[in-house]
Amino acid sequence: MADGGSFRFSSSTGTARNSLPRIQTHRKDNNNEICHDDSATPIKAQTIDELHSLQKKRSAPTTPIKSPTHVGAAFAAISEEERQQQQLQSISASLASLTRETGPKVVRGDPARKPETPRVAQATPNYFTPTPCVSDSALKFTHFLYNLSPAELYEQAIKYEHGSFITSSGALATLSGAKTGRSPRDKRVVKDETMKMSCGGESKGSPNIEMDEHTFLVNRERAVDYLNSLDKVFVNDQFLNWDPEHRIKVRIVSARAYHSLFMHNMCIRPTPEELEDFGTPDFTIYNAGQFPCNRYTHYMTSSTSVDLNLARREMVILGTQYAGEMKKGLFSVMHYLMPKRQILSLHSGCNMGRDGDVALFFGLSGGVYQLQQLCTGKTTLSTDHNRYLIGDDEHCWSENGVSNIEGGCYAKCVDLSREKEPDIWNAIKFGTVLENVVFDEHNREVDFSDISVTENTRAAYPIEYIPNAKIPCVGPHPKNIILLACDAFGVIPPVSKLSLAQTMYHFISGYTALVAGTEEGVKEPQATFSACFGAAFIMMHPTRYAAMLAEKMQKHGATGWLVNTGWSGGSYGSGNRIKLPYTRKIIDAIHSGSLLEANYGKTEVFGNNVPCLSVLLTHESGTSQWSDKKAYKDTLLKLGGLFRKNFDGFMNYKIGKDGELGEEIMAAGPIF
Ligand SMILES: Nc1ncnc2c1ncn2[C@@H]1O[C@H](COP(=O)(O)OP(=O)(O)OP(=O)(O)O)[C@@H](O)[C@H]1O
Ligand SMILES: O=C([O-])CC(=O)C(=O)O
Ligand SMILES: [Ca+2]
Ligand SMILES: [Mn+2]
Repeated sequence: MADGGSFRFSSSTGTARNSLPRIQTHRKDNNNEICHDDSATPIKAQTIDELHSLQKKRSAPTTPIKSPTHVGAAFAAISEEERQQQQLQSISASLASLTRETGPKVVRGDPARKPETPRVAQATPNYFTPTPCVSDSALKFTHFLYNLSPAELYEQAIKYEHGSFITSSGALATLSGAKTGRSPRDKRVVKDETMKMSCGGESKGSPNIEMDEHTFLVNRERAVDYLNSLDKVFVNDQFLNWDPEHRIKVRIVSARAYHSLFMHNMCIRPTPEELEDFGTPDFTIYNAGQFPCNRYTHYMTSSTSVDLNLARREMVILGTQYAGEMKKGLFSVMHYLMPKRQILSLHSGCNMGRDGDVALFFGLSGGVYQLQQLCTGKTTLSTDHNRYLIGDDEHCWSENGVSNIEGGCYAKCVDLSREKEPDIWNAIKFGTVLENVVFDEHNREVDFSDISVTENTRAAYPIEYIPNAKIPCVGPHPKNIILLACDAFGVIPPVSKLSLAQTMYHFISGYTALVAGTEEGVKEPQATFSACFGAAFIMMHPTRYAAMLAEKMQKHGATGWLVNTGWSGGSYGSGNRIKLPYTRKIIDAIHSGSLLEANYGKTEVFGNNVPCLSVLLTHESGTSQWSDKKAYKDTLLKLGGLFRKNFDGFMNYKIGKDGELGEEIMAAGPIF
C-alpha cells in the first residue's frame, strides 16, 4: 500500500509537511492533553481484509454442527471431516455425468470469494474420486452453494442476476425470463415399470406425454454438463410433506439464486439437525433452465423441456426459468408416490377453524404460460384472517388427516391490494420472491396493477409469513370440500351444495373458464376442464383419485360445495366478477355450518342444490340476475353441453365397488 493509511497533507498546498508539530500519540504521564491514543486499545484488525473478516460471525446453520458426542449412535462414529466428505460425495454423485460415469470435483463455497474463513476455504479441495477420463471438465472444480440463507441468496441474486432488485417492502423482485408461466406442452414423463399411464392423454389437457429413458438421459446429460460448466451451482436439500411418516427428501440443483430462494421458500426447510441426518435425497431436480434443450433430440417439440423420470427419481429442466416448474414437477412426483401408499394427493388449499374444522379448496391454476386462464382462488380463499392456514396449493389426505406438501405459498399478485388481501400483502417482505412485477425505478414501490411483463405475477413466501399459519402444517380430516370454479359464462350460481356423486362429477370435470384475448374488447369465454383440478399433475387415471376422494369424504362425513368465483348476471364482458368480500361471506357461511341449514332448491340443467337466499343476489356483491332470460338459458345449455362433451371420455371407467358410484356420478351431470 502506498500510504499505509497514515494521514498527511498534500504537498501541493505549499505547506512544508515537516514544519508542523507532530501530533503526540504516545502516552504521556500527565492526563491533561487533548489528544488521546487510539492504539492503546487492543488492536482487532491489522488490515482492511481482516477488519472485513470480523464483520461476519462464523455460524453455519446449514452446516451440521453437532459434535459426535451429541449425535445418535448411527452417527457417533462419523467425524466432522468424514461427514463433510460424505456430503461432497453425495453432491458429486448427484452431478455425475452418466457417459463419463463419474461426478465432478465439487468444492463448497463461492468461487468469487477469497478464501477468508475456514468455512469456504479449503487448502486442498476435498473432492470425489479423481476423474480418470481425458476431458477439460476433469480439470475444473464445480463450486456449490449449499442451502444458503435468504440474505446470502439476495446478495448472489443482486450481484449476478440481471433483473434482481430489492423492492420497497424488502422482497426480492426477479425476472423469470421469456417464460412467465408453466409450459405443460413441454412436459414429458418416463414411466415407472409399475405405472399405468392412462390419464386421458393430451385430449384431456393432461400433458403427461411419454418419453423414453434414452432421451431422458440425453437431456439429463445436457443439463448436468451445463451446470458443471458454470462457476457455481446452488444446492438445496429440503423436504416435502409435513406428515413425518410420509416425508420426502428432495435436492434441487440450480444455477440461479432466484431458483434457490424460491425453493427455500416453497419446500419445507430442514432444521440443522434434520440436515445433519439428510443422507441421500429421494428425488433430485436439475434445473438448467437458462440452457435450451436440443431440438434435434427425439420428443422435443420446442427448446423447452421439463422431464420427469420416476424410476430414476430425477427431473430435468431445460429452456425455461419459470420457477413454478420445479414446484409443480415435485407435485407430479407426489401424485405418483402418495397414491401408492393409499394417500390422496390434492391440488387444493386448506385451512382450519378455531374448532378444528378443516376445509379444502380445489380449483384450477392460472400459472400456465400464454393462457389467460383465471385463477380460481385457492390461495386467496385459504388465506383467511379468521382461520389457521394449513397450506395454499398442495396437500395430502391420509389416515392421519391432512398435511401440506409444501413449506410456502405462491400467490398470484395481479391487482393485489392491502385492503382486500392484507395477509398476502404483508407477506411480501424480506425473503419473499416477487416474480415479474413492475416497480417504480426510484422508490422501488411495486405497481401490482402493471402487467407489462405478464399477467401471472407471483409472490413466493414461507408459510410462516402468514400470521395465523398452522405449524406444523397438518390438520384433522376435512369437513368441507369446496370446489372453486371461475365461471366466465356467468351461469354457475355463487354457491351450490353438492351430493357426493355431484362432488365427484365436478371433481373429475375440473371446470374453470379461460378468457382468450383476441381482438380489442371482444373476449369470448372458453370452458376449460382439467381432471381432478390438476390434470397436468396427475399420474394415474383421474377416476383413481376420485374414488379415493369419495371414499374419504364418505368415511369422514365431509360435505361438497361448488363456489363460483367468476361472473354473475351475464358472461365476461357484460356481467361482473363476483366481489371477493362476497365470496368470503359465502365461504364463512360454509365454515360456520349456517349454509347447511338453509332451504335449497334445484337449479335447471345442472341440478345442483342452491340455497334459497335472496341476499345472494345484490348489486354491491357483484351478483345479479341476468336481464336477458333467453341469453341466460342459451348460455346455461351451452356450458352444460361442454360439460357433457368433456365427461364422455370418462364414461368407460368403473369407480367404487362394482362401478356403482360410477353410474351415479354419470347421472349427477347436467340433464337437458
Ligand atoms: N370472488 C373472488 N374469489 C376469489 N378470488 C377472486 C375473486 N375475485 C377476484 N379474485 C382474484 O382472483 C385471483 C385468485 O388467485 P389465487 O392465487 O387465489 O388462485 P389459485 O387458485 O391459488 O391459483 P394457482 O394454483 O395458479 O396458484 C386473485 O388474484 C384474487 O384477488
Ligand atoms: O405452478 C404454478 O405456476 C402456479 C400454480 O400454483 C399452478 O399453476 O397451479
Ligand atoms: Ca395459488
Ligand atoms: Mn397451484
